[in-house]
Amino acid sequence: MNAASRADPVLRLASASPRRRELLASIGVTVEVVPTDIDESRLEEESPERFVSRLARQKAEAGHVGSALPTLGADTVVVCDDAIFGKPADQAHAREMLMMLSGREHRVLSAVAVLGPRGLVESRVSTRVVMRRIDEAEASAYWATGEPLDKAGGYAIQGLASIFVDQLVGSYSAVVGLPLAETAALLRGQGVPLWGGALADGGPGDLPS
Ligand SMILES: Cc1cn([C@H]2C[C@H](O)[C@@H](COP(=O)(O)OP(=O)(O)OP(=O)(O)O)O2)c(=O)[nH]c1=O
Repeated sequence: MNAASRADPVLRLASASPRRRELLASIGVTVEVVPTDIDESRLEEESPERFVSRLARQKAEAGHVGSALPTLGADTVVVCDDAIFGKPADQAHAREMLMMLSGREHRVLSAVAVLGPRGLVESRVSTRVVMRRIDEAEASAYWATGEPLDKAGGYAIQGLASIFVDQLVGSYSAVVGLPLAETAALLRGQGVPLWGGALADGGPGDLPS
């Protein structure tokens, strides 16, 4: 087939994350990718919840400039005790985070915001993840794979780190980067068709006016 057979984008994705693009593709949403470059530092006394929500909204707003399409922004962090784990700065940082996560439970917070005809709407999901004990040799071998580098908390549940995961309660897709049930509801409320156009009405995700 030719270019005409390719689906036209129905959403602008304000994210450089290939995971988010793939997750959206998995529910039949074709995107145009416009990564943003916002300041991702945490404000003083800002809770992890407020932090991820603010970043998701700011990414959507920054990415929406000049767009005729609704725009989605998202943010994902790992929360362990009261600490927020973002992407590892280096091997020592990645190892430190993994050792903190070893043999215990943590939370993954994922926020998604969509800016469209109904304004800026947002959802946030907290998922509980329990990891088995991870030893130093595994942490070194894991770093050497390159996988931890661009992942919050320095691990990818969808990848090699799946062998560390004992339990998950919540949204698997949210841990990977986008809570899909919540995202679908926001998108439908903004008139974005899902499933390649097969699900095109406002549906249960429609927002009250
Ligand atoms: C915990 C976890 C995170 N991640 C990823 C999802 C996100 O891409 C990344 C968290 O960083 P984010 O800052 O949320 O996203 P990003 O920098 O990749 O992309 P952008 O800011 O442009 O939207 O970690 C996984 O892929 N698997 C996991 O198990």
